[in-house]
Amino acid sequence: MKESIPKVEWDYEGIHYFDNGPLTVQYLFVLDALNFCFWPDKDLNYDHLAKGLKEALLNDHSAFDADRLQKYTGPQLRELLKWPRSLPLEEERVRLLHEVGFELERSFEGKASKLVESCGKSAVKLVALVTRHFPGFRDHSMYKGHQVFLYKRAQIFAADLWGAFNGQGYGEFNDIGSITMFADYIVPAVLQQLGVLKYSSTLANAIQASSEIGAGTEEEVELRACSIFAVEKMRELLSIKCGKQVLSVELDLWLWSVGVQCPSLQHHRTLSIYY
Ligand SMILES: Nc1nc2c(c(CN[C@H]3C=C[C@H](O)[C@@H]3O)cn2[C@@H]2O[C@H](COP(=O)(O)O)[C@@H](O)[C@H]2O)c(=O)[nH]1
Repeated sequence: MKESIPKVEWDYEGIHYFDNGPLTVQYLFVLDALNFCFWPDKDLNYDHLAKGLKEALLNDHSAFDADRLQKYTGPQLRELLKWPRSLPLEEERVRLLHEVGFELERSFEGKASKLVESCGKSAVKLVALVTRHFPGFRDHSMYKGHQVFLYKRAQIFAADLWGAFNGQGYGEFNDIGSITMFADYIVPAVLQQLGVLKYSSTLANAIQASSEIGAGTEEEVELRACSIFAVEKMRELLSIKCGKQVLSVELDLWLWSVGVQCPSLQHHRTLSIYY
């Protein structure tokens, strides 16, 4: 088991913008504001977003200035990403860009780097601050009468900083171990393939038939929450049985990279702005 979890390099595909400075932080914040739900367009995936935004920034270093973010239209966003047709949930994507620009300008001098600097090297504080200021990042649902928070995009922002800056500078967090996996639609499917998660027959049939699973339904919340629990358990077992200390962030990246390299992987389909 010890050898079977390879360390996956962050940006192993070389698709992200990086200049070791504040503009990289701005890039990652915009990226994670839009890092959700690509599947309705079968040709679109995360790589298009990461590469498209990188190209846009290389062509125009002010493309993600707070005032510019507040003005993008759907067609302009498509153009930025060089995507030939409407993006899934395009209106929401544009609304979220506006929200990011507006709140960065109002509270952080227009700079995501200021937001990160104000967290005193705490990923937990960063997640709290992002979700407090930017409602679009408040990934929550009601489950059997309880409000649950999974915070996929807020947490992945902290992890992306940590990965991109290699745990230094804007990516230095003393509590990166507190971040849980990012409950998306890829990792649960990988966990199911590995036999870590078992689906009920109703859920398995719905996924197989590519039926949509409603956002906020018990099935959807359970699938995501159980993925987080499973990764925490894996981490615990790796520590007890192999004496290996791994972070949930590292396990997540490994599981995710396995999943996206498997085109036949069937995942659940939920229209959501959260993941
Ligand atoms: N759990 C988890 N989910 C992740 C990521 C990432 C990208 N992280 C990259 C950043 C630097 C490294 O190079 C990482 O690889 C995207 N996603 C989610 O996957 C889905 C996209 O799927 P597809 O449509 O097939 O591209 C979608 O829900 C997207 O939000 C991750 O790391 N973990």
